[in-house]
Amino acid sequence: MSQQSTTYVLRGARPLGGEPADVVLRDGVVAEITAAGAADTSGAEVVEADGQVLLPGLVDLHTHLREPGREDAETVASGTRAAAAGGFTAVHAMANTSPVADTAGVVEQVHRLGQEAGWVDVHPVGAVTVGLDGERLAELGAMADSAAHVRVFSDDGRCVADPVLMRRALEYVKAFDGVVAQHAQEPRLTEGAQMNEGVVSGEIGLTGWPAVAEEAIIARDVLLAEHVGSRLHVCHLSTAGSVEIVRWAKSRGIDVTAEVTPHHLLLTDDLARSYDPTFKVNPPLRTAADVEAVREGLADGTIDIVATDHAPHTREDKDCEWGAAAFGMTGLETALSVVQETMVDTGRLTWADVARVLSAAPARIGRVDTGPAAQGRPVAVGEPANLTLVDPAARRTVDGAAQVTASGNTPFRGRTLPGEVRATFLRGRATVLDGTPVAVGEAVR
Ligand SMILES: NC(=O)N[C@@H](CC(=O)O)C(=O)O
Ligand SMILES: [Zn+2]
Ligand SMILES: [Zn+2]
Repeated sequence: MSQQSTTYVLRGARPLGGEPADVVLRDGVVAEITAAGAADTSGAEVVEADGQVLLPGLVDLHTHLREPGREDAETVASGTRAAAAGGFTAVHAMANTSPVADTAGVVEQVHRLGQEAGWVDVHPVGAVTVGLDGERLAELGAMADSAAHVRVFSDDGRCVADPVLMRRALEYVKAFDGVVAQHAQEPRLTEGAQMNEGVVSGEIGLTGWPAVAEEAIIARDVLLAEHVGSRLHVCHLSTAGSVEIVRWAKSRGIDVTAEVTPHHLLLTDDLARSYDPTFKVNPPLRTAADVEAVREGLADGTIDIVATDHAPHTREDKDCEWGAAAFGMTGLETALSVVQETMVDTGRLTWADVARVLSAAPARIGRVDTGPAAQGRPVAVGEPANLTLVDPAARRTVDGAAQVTASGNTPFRGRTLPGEVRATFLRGRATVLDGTPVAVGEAVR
């Protein structure tokens, strides 16, 4: 934090969409909240926030930053700058880098790169198994005890398919209140799979990825979590059946949480008819009935959070025929807009709910301390000023080339979406102002 930090007055902001207020940020914390127009602005930088919703800084439990190893697709610096532009103040960086984040050394490196970049807090995810090979447990304890304080462990990109290894991982993470985040994909049932198995895959002749390949692993894992009394998180849940299984598990008191991605809240497998590999992702885009089920699951609390699964890929890895293209799509800069479009503007979630599913709950699952504002109540004096201002009345057309991320593989290109992040503050320091990331030189230290 800077010694001589700027004081900001967010004038006329609406905390969690409530009544307008002036919110004063000073020395890293929320210093004052007054009636709109009443704050003393002398010596302060005024941010005109009339009509804008003030949210706690967003927390992503599932981001791929690609560093180390694939800096041509994204770096910690470029990915976290994109995160700040999307309203995030913290991201969890997935372990499927090269080398894999399966040692204390690698997670500490990623953590340090995050601090040096200064855009958001970077919380590295540790691999469950050495090299993501699914054979031996990685050094989970050493990663937990490291300077990176890892609490989330995942082989994401791959499924921990061996039930004995999964059981051991669940048992092991209990010692430090960790969680295993599972990429639920039964490998044998998805060999060669290219898209959702259903009517569309049959018509266009691409190998299908059946819903049961996801549901069978989730069913197994909630039972394993119950058996060993541990904490399970389900990554990017995508089918109606998965929602039902998680609903059942929660009703039984099993300690399971689940995430849905923005793209699974909005898009369907019909898009594969274009053979545009931008729409190729794991798990695949599903049917309209699945989209309806995940929206309902998010609205009723069965699904705890929205996580981006931001998966940047280079042009070479994406601009090829469908079968050869990499799985994955970017999402950090569009997540809040997609949630507004699918859940807020449809009346299924309030802005307070958005604060819960995109900040408080992911922070709790990842055991990240983001201050009380992330606990889902309106901003209060004395809290660390991790905040996001969004203009819900704005509309913008997504342009891949204009995004901050180093990769252009957004599935929302050409779509007009509601909402725009106008400003983001990390411990009182602006990382985004006027809808634009603030120069890095100013952002650091
Ligand atoms: N989601 C994807 O399609 N791809 C992710 C891996 C993953 O999240 O499974 C990636 O790392 O590219
Ligand atoms: Zn995954
Ligand atoms: Zn992922």
